[in-house]
Amino acid sequence: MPDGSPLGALDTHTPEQRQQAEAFATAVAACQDFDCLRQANELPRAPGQFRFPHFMVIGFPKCATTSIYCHLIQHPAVQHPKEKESHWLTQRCGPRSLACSNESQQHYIQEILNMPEAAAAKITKAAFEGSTHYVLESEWLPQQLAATFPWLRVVVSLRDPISQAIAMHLHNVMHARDSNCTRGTDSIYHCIRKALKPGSRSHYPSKIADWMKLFPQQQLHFMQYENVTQQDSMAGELTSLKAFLGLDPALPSSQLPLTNYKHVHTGHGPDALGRYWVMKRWELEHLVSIARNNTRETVELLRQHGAAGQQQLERWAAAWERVWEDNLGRCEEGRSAPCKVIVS
Ligand SMILES: Nc1ncnc2c1ncn2[C@@H]1O[C@H](COP(=O)(O)OS(=O)(=O)O)[C@@H](OP(=O)(O)O)[C@H]1O
Repeated sequence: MPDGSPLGALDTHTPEQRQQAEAFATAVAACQDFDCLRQANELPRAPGQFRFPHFMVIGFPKCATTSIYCHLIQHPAVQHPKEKESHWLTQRCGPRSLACSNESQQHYIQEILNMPEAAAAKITKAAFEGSTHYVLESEWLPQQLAATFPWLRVVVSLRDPISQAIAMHLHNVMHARDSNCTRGTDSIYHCIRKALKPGSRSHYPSKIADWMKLFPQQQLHFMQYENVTQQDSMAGELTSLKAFLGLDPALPSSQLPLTNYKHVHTGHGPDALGRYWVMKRWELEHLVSIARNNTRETVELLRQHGAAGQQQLERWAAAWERVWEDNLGRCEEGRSAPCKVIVS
């Protein structure tokens, strides 16, 4: 795909393809609501055009979604949304349905998905948005999205669930939210245990199962945080992401940016927000046993959905196992001895 002007993708088209491109772009660009988009997207497209919107990055929170977003918006065939983390569909179109007002739908199309720029490029750029809490609304959002934008491709990133829950906890503390679980104790154990419970925000199986029911394998892509953030596996993980999205995998680079990076940069001493968290050995062991069970379920779901081959799934589980073993290796002797827990 040519990477110069936005319309480069149409340069080599035959007259019929140009006509088709024009008709598709005109129909999509005229849409102010979701019904119109659904109908317009049924029209034939010319090569190089994408359905609108083409994809969404839906979570999980604290799994490098901002870096993934920043990588993707540098791609010449990706349409920069006007806002990251709009959470428009869950906060403005709810509760529990995509029955947004006409005004809301129009705002979403124009102001979040950035229709004006997508239309100027004749929909040769893949429009998307990234809202990391979407994945958590698994009871109703996948069903609504699959009905509204049945072509949509969905990207999910997963991180060792203990690290993800800790990073989320840190985020909440920094935003003065949800810190009740540490009241009366120094340990974050209770917060993390709560987050890992079935149905809670870091219990991946209860969230991803519903997305898997509604979106077939070709439309749902899972990334592993530990894989995409490691130098030696980053390029491969980014290549599969862009191949899944139908984008030139060589662009914009094979490097994931480092955005929204907190766990090393908070400089309030080693025990303060960040570097490591202190837990008792039995607490950490308990969390690891819960995370291990959750991981077994997650990997089984990924296997059933055809998201990855057996070897890849074994590597996936092993990467998280290494994080837990490293942390357990930093515990002092004794059941209640302190462990220095570092997130992945
Ligand atoms: N390239 C790279 N390498 C290593 N780690 C990275 C990278 N990019 C993002 N991150 C880490 O991802 C965490 C932020 O994730 P999100 O952007 O999804 O967070 S958010 O939910 O949108 O707030 C956040 O983790 P914590 O620092 O533990 O909070 C970032 O440090």
